[in-house]
Amino acid sequence: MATLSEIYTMEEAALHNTKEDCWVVIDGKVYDVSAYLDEHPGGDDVLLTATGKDATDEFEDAGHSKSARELMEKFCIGRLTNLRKPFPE
Ligand code: HEM
Repeated sequence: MATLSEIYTMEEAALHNTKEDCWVVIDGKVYDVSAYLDEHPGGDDVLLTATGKDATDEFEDAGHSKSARELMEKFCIGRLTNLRKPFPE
């Protein structure tokens, strides 16, 4: 299992975009939610729509609870590199 110290590019994270291998990127962190698709109270379809891209807005729009935010850390496998965007746009 990878650890939080893993650094990914968005391109690499976006390759994991299937039901069997589903990563989502939220607020610069990368989550492997493959094992959570069937458990997600919001359904697997929203996660499958949110995979392969930055899903921060969708995640925030859903108004997730504090416990959801704690739970998601179990699925965190690393974070995005910021090397491609060293300065704010
Ligand atoms: C690791 C990532 C995620 C975890 C652990 C997670 C967990 C949860 C949990 C526990 C709930 C139940 C309500 C609550 O406690 O807030 C929930 C609801 C929901 N989630 Fe997520 N979620 C994740 C990612 C996402 C993403 C990326 C989206 C959108 C693309 C999303 C969309 C929703 C929606 C729409 C609901 C509301 C369902 C309803 O009220 O009928 N979630 N999620």
